[in-house]
Amino acid sequence: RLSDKALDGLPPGPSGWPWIGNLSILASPHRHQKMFDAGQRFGGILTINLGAVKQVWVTSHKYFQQALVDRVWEFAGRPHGFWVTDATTKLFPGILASGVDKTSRNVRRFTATALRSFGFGRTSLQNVILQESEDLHQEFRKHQGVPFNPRDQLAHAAANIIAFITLGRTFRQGDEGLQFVNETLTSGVKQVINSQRDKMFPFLRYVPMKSRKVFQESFKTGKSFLENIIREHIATHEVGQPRDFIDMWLDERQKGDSAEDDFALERLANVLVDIFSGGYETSTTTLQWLFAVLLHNPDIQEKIHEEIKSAIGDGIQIRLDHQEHLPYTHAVILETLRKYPPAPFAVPHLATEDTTLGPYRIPKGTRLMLHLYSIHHDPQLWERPEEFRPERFLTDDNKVKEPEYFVAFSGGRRTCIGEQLGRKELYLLFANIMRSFRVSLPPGADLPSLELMQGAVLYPRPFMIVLEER
Ligand code: HEM
Repeated sequence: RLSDKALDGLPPGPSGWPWIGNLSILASPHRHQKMFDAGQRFGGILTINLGAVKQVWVTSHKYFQQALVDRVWEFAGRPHGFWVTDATTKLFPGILASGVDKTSRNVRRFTATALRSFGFGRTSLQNVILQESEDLHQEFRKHQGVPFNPRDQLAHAAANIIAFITLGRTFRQGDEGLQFVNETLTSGVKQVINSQRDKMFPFLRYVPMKSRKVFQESFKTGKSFLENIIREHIATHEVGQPRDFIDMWLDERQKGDSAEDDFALERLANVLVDIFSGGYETSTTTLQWLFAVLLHNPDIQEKIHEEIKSAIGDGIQIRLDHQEHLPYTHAVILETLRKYPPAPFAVPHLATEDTTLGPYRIPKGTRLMLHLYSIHHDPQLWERPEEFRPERFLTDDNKVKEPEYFVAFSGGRRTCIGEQLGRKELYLLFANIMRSFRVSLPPGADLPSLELMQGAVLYPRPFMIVLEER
């Protein structure tokens, strides 16, 4: 075994095995706890060795702040080959895999602003989400009193919110669009994991694998589905009259000399894939975790119902301007994102120049991973972090306060571009479910497992619930 020591001036890290290095940490079902323990042992920053790849992992808020905020651009790159860039998006990367060049920065800024400020005439972001909330309730009513797993209905709502904003349409069950979301993104996510594995063990790239082929096929189908929609938009778009994100993009192409290149149509399809990838599973799983939390803590559900009843009353649809009157409901969402951050490793970052972190030299090209989960479980920041306690987000006068070390959406130049949308969506969908339904465990069923299942996001194990209208 290799010993604990600094590698090429990088931070020290745990000892590992020849060839596989520290793979046993990341491959373990207890990877988050193991990484947390290693982070504590090495002072919040450590090097993890994975076959041919070395990664620097940040597990403390101090180094998170230094890397993403103080260093501004120095860690704002993305490793090459991440998010299957080679096979699919090399020439026109969307957002997730794009670098720090001028075009990427322009496109990222434009997309983030478009998502934040979405709304045309009476079609506000709020109305889009509330419409989906109504449809979700209709679906839930069909299952009333009968045990079911709500994942599909939640995922459908999350997909439709993004679809309406970006494509100007929603998907019905069995729709080609839903297939794109489910198949392309699910197999895409597997491919991301595979591409990381191929980086660790380069010889695997030459081993034919079924999942790679499945992904390439479904990515092609997904892209051509999006390209058809883009073509329809081009045919019907009126300059200065955007109906959705695609139209905003088409308008942006007309502005200035380099705009046509920056906002190339080839890039648009990839940006759309990234918006779906970033926003679909994250919101869906957070809502699933919220249900798991309610089943484990019936008193929390009671408190939410009480709060809604006394602050808003019965039978009134909950809107954004009610949020300040629902601090406890809001705090339950934040505490769920703290304990079960859907993207617990964020997205891999890359050092774009030679730099430093604390006492360590970090050469250009180093991969930097941010273990948000460790920051959210650091006992120096959070009192009894293992407990689920929404009150930690409330002040003495019952207002919501978020400490700067709440980092579910990451931070700095590559912070989540869908944060505002994600927050509004979680709040409006969750608060309105709570207004209308009581959630309980199917008779005789065990409580849902709170085991952390790591795929592309942090999933709970599947579980059933029973809903009753209130
Ligand atoms: C519960 C909701 C969400 C959470 C917790 C979340 C969290 C995150 C995190 C941790 C990152 C990584 C940032 C980094 O690399 O440092 C990220 C990136 C990203 N998210 Fe989200 N996200 C959520 C919802 C959304 C939504 C609704 C969208 C789009 C509509 C979205 C789109 C993206 C994109 C495109 C990126 C990549 C940004 C970049 O590479 O510059 N996310 N998100």
